Amino acid sequence: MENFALYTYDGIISSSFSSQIAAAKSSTTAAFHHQPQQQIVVMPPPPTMQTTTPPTPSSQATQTSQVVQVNGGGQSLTANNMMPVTKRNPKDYIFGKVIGEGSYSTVYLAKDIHTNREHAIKVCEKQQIIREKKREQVRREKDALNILSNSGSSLFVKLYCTFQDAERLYFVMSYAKNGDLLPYINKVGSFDSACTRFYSGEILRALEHLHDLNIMHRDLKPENILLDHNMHIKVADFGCSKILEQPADAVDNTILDENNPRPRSNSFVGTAQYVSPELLTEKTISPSSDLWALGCIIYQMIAGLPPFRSRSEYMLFKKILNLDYVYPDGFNADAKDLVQKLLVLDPNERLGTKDDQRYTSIRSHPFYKGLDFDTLHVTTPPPIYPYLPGNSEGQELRSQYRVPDHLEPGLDDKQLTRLLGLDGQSSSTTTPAPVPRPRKRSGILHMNDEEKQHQLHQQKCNSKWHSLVEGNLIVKQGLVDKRKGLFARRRMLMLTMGPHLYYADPVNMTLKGEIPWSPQLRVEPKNFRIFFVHTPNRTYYLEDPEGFALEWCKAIEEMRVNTYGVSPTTCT
Ligand SMILES: Nc1ncnc2c1ncn2[C@@H]1O[C@H](COP(=O)(O)OP(=O)(O)OP(=O)(O)O)[C@@H](O)[C@H]1O
Repeated sequence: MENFALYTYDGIISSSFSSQIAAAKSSTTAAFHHQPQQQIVVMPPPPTMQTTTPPTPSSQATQTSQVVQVNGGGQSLTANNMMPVTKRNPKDYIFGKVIGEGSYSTVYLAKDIHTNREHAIKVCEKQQIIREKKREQVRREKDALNILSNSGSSLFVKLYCTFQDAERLYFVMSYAKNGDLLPYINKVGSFDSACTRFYSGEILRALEHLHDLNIMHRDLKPENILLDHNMHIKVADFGCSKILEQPADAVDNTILDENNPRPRSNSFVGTAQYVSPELLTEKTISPSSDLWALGCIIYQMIAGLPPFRSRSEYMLFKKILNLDYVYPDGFNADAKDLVQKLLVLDPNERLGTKDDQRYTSIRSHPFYKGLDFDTLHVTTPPPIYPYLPGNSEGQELRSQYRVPDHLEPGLDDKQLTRLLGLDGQSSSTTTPAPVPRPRKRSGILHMNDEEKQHQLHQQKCNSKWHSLVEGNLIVKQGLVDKRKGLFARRRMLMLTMGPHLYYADPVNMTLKGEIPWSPQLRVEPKNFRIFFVHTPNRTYYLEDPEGFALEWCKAIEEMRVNTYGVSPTTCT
């Protein structure tokens, strides 16, 4: 067994605990309730202490790595601040569901049996770390998290303590209850300006703090921006981080050689889509790489997808080195200017790199006008709201269209039912804007089985779309623009019995996917052309160029009521 003395982990695992982990891995539900929080403070490891052999049960109390001080735990007290001290081991936690999988770790929700506090515990298999040569990565993560946890910033996942047993290493961290940023971007398609401003502002503050401490993250991306119970960010995953000893010396001013842009696919740290040109060419190590990643994230928040995309990693690297990306129509003009100033090939020319203190030139960019960076952490984050793309001048559709107040997100069930005319009353009582003349209703839902069979036979013989919908009877179909952020694709949308909502490529006549049905599926008309289909994991942003969004909503809602026999419910 390799010697893990380098990490100075502490703790013991019992065989029954191993089975607890195995059981927890297969568990799908968390049985925990949120408890009032108590203060826990991490002390840095005593410099002289090291483990030389993996601990055995009888050595539990003899090895110390990090000391966890528990407020009110009834244990012995430290001399300097009279706080009770407890050495932690796996028995101090009840392990719950798996909340994440890393490349060499599994992250569990766990509860401290002494404090009732929830934690995220990252469990790494030692054998795997050795096999995959990840020792350096684990050490980096621990070192960076230690520094950050002692720095008092709330913008990072906090490391409370670490310990180990014969097979595993354990990182006990603060639990970011609301997961990472990526599903939020994917769910709404893209963030509106207020949301982008707030979250990128918090990320900028985190970078200021990190870089002040001479730490580079080097793998900044939406998946590594976690969200706590108040929806404030906690930057995580410091496995690629680098602690610079002398920041000025460490910055190599050499610019990548444009005549020889030969990226080597395994030579960089970080994630391909967010990696900076200088990390690719390995010529520069500087905090400016994190500013490049910030530019990519701001772009993604607004456009819905990262700026550099390609199926092949080689092509992706070439695009990065050639600054080969585009701004879709509707991209906020100030944000575009900011992103352009961050996605600069020369790391020394990126906005912010010449600032003496903080990133004042980024803070004072017009995109952040009116944002008070210093009070962000005590500000209530804006609700995550989709960006409605506008014209090339960057005007948002919300201002172009007169969207009645009651059509804003959060439309309640009664309003929706009335609006769609499903309560038997006229929708005009709740819709001040003129209602488009409805098309003739298909009435398929109200047919008896024999009539449906006949209709199905007709479609089989006459509809070229029939072969794409798995033999289901099409109730309604039409061309829509299906958006992902600011990127739109024309699709044939088909509502069928089942129910199903298929979408197909109308040019190549291929099925592209299906909007998953469930009783929670909910429609939300935004105006005559735009409507949302909310599902638990994603909001589908659809636009009917002919202006029959209300018809679509009505048909989908009728199908839902017909299928599940329930009145509309809110999709959260
Ligand atoms: N403190 C935390 N609170 C809540 N969820 C967490 C926390 N830490 C990690 N997670 C979840 O666990 C997942 C895996 O985390 P981890 O850091 O092990 O892997 P990773 O980010 O994929 O790292 P790597 O790229 O090194 O494999 C994260 O994507 C996140 O969803």
